[in-house]
Amino acid sequence: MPKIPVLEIFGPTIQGEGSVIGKKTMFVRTSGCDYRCSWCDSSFTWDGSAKEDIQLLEPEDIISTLDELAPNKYQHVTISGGNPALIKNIGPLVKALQERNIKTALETQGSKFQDWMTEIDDLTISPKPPSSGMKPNLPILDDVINKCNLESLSLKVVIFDDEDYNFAKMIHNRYPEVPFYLQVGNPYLDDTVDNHTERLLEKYEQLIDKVMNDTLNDIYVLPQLHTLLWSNKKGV
Ligand SMILES: C[S@@+](CC[C@H](N)C(=O)[O-])C[C@H]1O[C@@H](n2cnc3c(N)ncnc32)[C@H](O)[C@@H]1O
Ligand SMILES: Nc1nc2[nH]cc(C(=O)O)c2c(=O)[nH]1
Ligand code: SF4
Ligand SMILES: [Mg+2]
Repeated sequence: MPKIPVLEIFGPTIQGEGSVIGKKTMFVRTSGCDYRCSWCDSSFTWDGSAKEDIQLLEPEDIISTLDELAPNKYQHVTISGGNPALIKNIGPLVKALQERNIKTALETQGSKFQDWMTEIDDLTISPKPPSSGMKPNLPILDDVINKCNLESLSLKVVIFDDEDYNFAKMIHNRYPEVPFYLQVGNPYLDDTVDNHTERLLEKYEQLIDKVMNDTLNDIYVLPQLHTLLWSNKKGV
């Protein structure tokens, strides 16, 4: 069985973002990304700084680690990265979790599709706005979104500035039937900033003000709940 490159397995914690915010979940974080976002809060997955920590694991190894970390204490696993959609063979892991009645979520940016993505229960696609320095290929994004199950899918755009906000509007207009989430950008990546909660809440309030005074109506506006609590600490 081909193995999966894993950088972190942690939890239980709460899903801090998007459509299932607050849900008790475990995380499996894969290594490698096809993007290089300027503000990536998980750059250790692709910048080489954690390459000694990459483990090549079989689905059963991953499930054993989850069970050791949280025996009988989880029913939901979030797969994030990096970009897990770079990896062809996550399907057997999703299947093995399904067989144990464990639901799955995926965090990805919409640049790649894999067949196993249709098996995910809570699928978040997060196209990258201009402040990231990335430029999503929209025909590819169309194709990825068309192949996903609408029932499980939501879109989430991170907002740092007005250009990002306009990008988010464009994305929402392009896929009006997909539940749409705005997420406050976190500029405090080294997790040592003073008063991170107050600072992030201030940014959240600014984003709320902007949305309340605008025509973007059928949307959700959220902070990253885990960063309000723990800043950009790893493994939570
Ligand atoms: C680390 S990424 C991994 C999954 C995938 N590569 C992606 O970007 O969707 C998980 C989520 O964190 C978001 N994110 C990354 N850095 C962030 C930051 N500084 N502030 C807010 N959200 C951030 C991404 O946009 C994505 O929605
Ligand atoms: N608690 C918590 N919630 C999250 N939601 C998305 C995350 C991610 O890094 O993909 C994340 C994370 O790293 N921690
Ligand atoms: S796509 Fe996701 S993991 Fe990759 S650099 Fe951007 S935020 Fe980080
Ligand atoms: Mg994170």
